[in-house]
Amino acid sequence: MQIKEKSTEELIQISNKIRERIIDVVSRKGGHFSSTLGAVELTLGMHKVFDVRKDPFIFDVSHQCYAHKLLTNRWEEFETVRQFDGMCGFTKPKESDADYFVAGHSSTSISIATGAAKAIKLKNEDRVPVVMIGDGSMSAGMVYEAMNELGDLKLPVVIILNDNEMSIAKPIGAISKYLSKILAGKFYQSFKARVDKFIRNNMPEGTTYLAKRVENSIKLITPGILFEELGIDYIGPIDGHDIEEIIDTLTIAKSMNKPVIVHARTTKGKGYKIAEGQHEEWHGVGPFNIEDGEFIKKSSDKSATAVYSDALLNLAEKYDNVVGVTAAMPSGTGLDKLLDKFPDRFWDVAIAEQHAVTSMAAMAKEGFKPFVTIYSTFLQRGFDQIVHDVCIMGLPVVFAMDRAGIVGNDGETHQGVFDISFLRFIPNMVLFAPRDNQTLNFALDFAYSLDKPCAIRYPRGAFKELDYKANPFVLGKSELLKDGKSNKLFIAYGAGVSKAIEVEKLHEEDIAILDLRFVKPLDKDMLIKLSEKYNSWYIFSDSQKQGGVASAILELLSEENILNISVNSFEYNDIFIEHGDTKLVEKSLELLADQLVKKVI
Ligand SMILES: Cc1ncc(C[n+]2csc(CCOP(=O)(O)OP(=O)(O)O)c2C)c(N)n1
Ligand SMILES: CC(=O)[C@@H](O)[C@H](O)COP(=O)(O)O
Ligand SMILES: [Mg+2]
Repeated sequence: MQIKEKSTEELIQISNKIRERIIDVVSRKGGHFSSTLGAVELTLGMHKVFDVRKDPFIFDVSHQCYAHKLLTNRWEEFETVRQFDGMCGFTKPKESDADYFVAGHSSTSISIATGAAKAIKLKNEDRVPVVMIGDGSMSAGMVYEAMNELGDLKLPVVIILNDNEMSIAKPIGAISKYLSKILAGKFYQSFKARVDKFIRNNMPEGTTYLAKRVENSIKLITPGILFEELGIDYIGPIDGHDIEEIIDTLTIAKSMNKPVIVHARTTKGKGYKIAEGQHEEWHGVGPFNIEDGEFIKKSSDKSATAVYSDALLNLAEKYDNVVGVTAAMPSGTGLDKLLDKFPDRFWDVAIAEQHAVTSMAAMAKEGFKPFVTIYSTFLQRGFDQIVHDVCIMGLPVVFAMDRAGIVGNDGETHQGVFDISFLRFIPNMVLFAPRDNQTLNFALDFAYSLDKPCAIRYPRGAFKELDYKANPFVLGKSELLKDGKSNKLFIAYGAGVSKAIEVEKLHEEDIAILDLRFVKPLDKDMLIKLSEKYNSWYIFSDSQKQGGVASAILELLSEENILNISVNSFEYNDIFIEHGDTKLVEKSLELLADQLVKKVI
């Protein structure tokens, strides 16, 4: 859509049309909702003042990018947002040249802009990176690493701080309080008013020394002083829904030819009354009824998250050294219940996975038993902290990795498929997994009793209910669920167990099934014993093949010089897995039970 020549009136009409389209499509298909509704005018401002064909448009997380997509030739295609084979819910350069960078994990935008600005300078080009970042995403360390350099280099970058005073949940921490204080403006204004009065009443014209001191103290509380001190000019706060004010401010910011933050106040959910304001449940939604905002419920099965949350609550009630942390995902991880019940022992540390890991390492050192509860995909951020601060120290921190496996509509950036690969090679780490709700309860008991770092994983949504009796975990011990009459053995890990059972039922042969339980340490005795009876092994796990479960088993077979076994992995291949309904994605990967059974035959 060409908007460069549009008047303010026309832009207001366009903003209404964009909102209608977002509300209509998301109400039927689901998707990220309130962030993008709140960012419509700011996005229009970006497109009016900057040139998307040459200036890098960088959206942090990019869950707020729907208006941008609609403005860049994707009006019709938007119907397919987050659907299998359809448009991605995040920015994706493969989808459009207007999408400068992939995003999905937060707080990368200012680093991207800084890199782009350096390149633009070296290439001597006339382009200016423009960033949109939310207040919640200002908590992560990367933002400050980037500003530290950007403010020093003074390269032209315009950063729009889209402040709706919300993360997914209520934002946490000192930075968030600082931003809110600026928005409220009360402290600044009342102080300034008092100082003005003092100068007027007490100082003769031209008074120098004292006047300067007073002036300096005003400067100290100027809004945005934090950014100014870092070398980044600050403008704001402005009304992030007033198109004219946005365009004027962005025009000035762009002309300044240095790093500038434009602080805009917005309302999350703007334009859909029921979602407007601080309503966590409207951040990301499934289909809903537009008239009354009722969500169309899909499944009533208890999610693995809810089972984990209840089990951890039980543990926390029993043992007062149990503590835990979430990084800005209280309801997503089920830690909200624990934050309510034990506010002194459970923390939301905001988007700060690295800090979450290291601070809990220190708590473990002090004798507490921390449960670091982070989605598999976001724990990637805390990798070095797991190696350096937890595992070298051998501290008994539990990593509870929610959203393991294919997560569905979020896609590539959010698939929880790498955790086994990136944790398995770390010395001291123990990796085990529940196969269903009951074993998830046992997994927590075992994790509590273990005096080493360990990680468990469980999927988005609900486990399948299984007929096998659940038993407590014993370190390094697997469980043979059934013997078989053929030469085949199914070895399954975590949610892979239900898949193996499903395939076995569809298969005409009677096949043995082993629930591996531990991928580190492996149950060496059991695997050696089974190698004497079965020589065709099939590995089931909803995780990456490279460095995964089959790799671990092959390493063992090779070490033991057992060379007569064929090992077939049904883990994920070496690709980034696209978004869409989980079943359809699995089908495209040929990993549905009826597809696997043919491969086994
Ligand atoms: C590293 C990382 N941790 C957690 C998340 C999950 N997450 C996505 S959006 C979001 C809130 C971001 O808040 P803000 O930037 O203020 O955007 P808003 O939704 O308010 O527009 C969170 C925690 C993420 N995407 N990346
Ligand atoms: C953008 C983002 O990272 C989150 O909003 C994420 O999409 C939440 O995923 P769940 O729906 O699995 O909690
Ligand atoms: Mg926000």
